[in-house]
Amino acid sequence: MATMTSLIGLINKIQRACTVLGDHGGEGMSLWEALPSVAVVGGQSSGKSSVLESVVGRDFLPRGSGIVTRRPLVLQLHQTEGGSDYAEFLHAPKKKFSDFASVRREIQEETDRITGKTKQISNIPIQLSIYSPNVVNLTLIDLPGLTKVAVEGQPDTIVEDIESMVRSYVEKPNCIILAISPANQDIATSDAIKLAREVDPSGERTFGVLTKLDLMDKGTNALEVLEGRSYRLQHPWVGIVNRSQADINKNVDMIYARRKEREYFENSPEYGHLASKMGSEYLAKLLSQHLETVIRQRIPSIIALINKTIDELNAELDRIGRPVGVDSGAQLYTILEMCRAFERVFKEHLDGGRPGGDRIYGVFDHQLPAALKKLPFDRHLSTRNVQKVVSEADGYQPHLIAPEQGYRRLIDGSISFFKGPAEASVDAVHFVLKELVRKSIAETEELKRFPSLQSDIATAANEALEKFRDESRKTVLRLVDMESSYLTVDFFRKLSAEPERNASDRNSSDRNASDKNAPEKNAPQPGTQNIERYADYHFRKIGSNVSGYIGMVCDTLKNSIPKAVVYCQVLQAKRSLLNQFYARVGRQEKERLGKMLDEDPQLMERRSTIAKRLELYKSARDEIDAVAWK
Ligand SMILES: Nc1nc2c(ncn2[C@@H]2O[C@H](COP(=O)(O)OP(=O)(O)OP(=O)(O)O)[C@@H](O)[C@H]2O)c(=O)[nH]1
Repeated sequence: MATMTSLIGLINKIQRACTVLGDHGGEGMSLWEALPSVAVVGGQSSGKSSVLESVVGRDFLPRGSGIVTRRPLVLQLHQTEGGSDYAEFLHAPKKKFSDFASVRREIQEETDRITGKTKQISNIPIQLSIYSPNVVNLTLIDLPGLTKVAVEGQPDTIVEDIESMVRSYVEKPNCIILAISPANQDIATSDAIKLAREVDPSGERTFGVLTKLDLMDKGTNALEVLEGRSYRLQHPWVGIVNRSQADINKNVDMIYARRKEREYFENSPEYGHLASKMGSEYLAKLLSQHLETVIRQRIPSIIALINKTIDELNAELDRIGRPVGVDSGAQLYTILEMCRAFERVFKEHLDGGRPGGDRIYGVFDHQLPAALKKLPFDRHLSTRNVQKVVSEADGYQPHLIAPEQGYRRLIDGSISFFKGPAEASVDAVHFVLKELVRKSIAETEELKRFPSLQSDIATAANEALEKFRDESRKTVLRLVDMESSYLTVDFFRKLSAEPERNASDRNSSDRNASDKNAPEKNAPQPGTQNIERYADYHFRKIGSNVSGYIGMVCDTLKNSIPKAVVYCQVLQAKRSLLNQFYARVGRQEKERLGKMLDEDPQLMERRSTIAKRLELYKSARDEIDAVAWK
């Protein structure tokens, strides 16, 4: 007996939890659907409410004309050792109702809360628990009465709506159908039996209940039905005598009514031989026992369903990410994990596992050479400009042999042009890296759930990139400056050792054509009349020499700028993009860490729903395990 109590109690508990989680049937196989339950069905005025109240031994259901029951009422009966009766609603958990008139009011109000005053129906159940020494452990679901016509103010579809709602309950294989039919009507016309026959043709989960035996015409009886000859079911029919309308009006006590019912059967000439198997008390016991048997049979499949659901929920949790611990250690750990995941993706971009890193090579291979080519050396080393610069450098005393100062000024001036392309390379690589950071953040799956952390990492990475850029810029400018600071003297020595060649054949400003080894022919000899021609040749030669030298510097820088940029920006980004961030996070207060891990509220809600479900399913499994093997 202890087992029976605990089994039904257990299912009650799981059912309540299902309702809290919004699981009351619906799409897919829910836990609710797997739980055996007893649904009460019958036509209007068949005596449904009376049967339920009589099983409970209490007056508590709303009465009135039209369709009073508009939401399923899940009635969980809990037998207590003693004490007075009380009721509790799941929607008002802390409130104990000991006055059953107020239970009735609450059912009415709660019905209206969902359906409004429109007389519509809703399939969201009201969950009511009644604790009493006078009940057996049993769960019954009261459904709207099957009706044939809509009344004033009800939508035309109400007849079908009710039928389909009732059907949605009774067609579930785990539903035990309590089919109520009045004895003063032909059983062949009973709405309850009609529906039961459809969904349970073999009659294995239908319990036939015949009410209003006392209202049958004199000289007739219901033995044909009660003995199972009119309509055969696997379970015996139970006859009931409820309170009449007059009794209800007189407020006849339910316990008294139960006694009267018992006496009715015991003293009945027709039903006396069936007396021990008639009446609402017997019905309650019969149902309770049956429910227990069914629950016991269903336990393996319930456990299987629970296990399957637990697996599914776990898989979903994995997909959306597990909840983060609340202590700062766990938070810090999560943040660092996320950072590492991001860094992995970022490195893959640079190293070629993912696209984008090749654009850095593009900067060195195309952008930098193209920019160098465009530098205005033609203008700077034109004969006129050379003459101007050299003359200015000479001052009042023109140079005697070679214009040392003039050379230096021309070279310095030319070299300073390299600063532009050098800085442009730094910036171009900076933007590639920045773009890769943006991409990597978007591609880091683990980070998707933490928008705040995403932007924190982006900010930190970009700050680091700025620093690397500054460093890189300084370095490349220094490379350029170094070229000015000390000239390669060998280059000029070699030049002066070369035989002269014809200056008029060549364009002195075309440094690409400055072939240091080609001998120059037909240089005008000083001392001839044509002084002007000599001067022109002289400056063109200087321009050509400088151009040759700058060409050499250009080749050097074309190679060394990429080295500096990669060293200062790319390698640093690979090695220490988030170093500053790590240091900062390590010093952060718990609250700030929590903020960094803020998630999308919808996701958090979904996770907490899953977590709650998971908890329910796990505890259900534990409890079933504990009870089932007793
Ligand atoms: N004499 C007598 N009257 C009964 C019996 N069962 C129900 N009644 C009366 O029949 C009427 C309808 O009973 P309810 O229990 O309200 O029937 P219901 O199926 O819940 O009705 P709706 O909720 O309106 O669909 C009430 O006046 C009851 O007093 C019975 O066994 N004997």
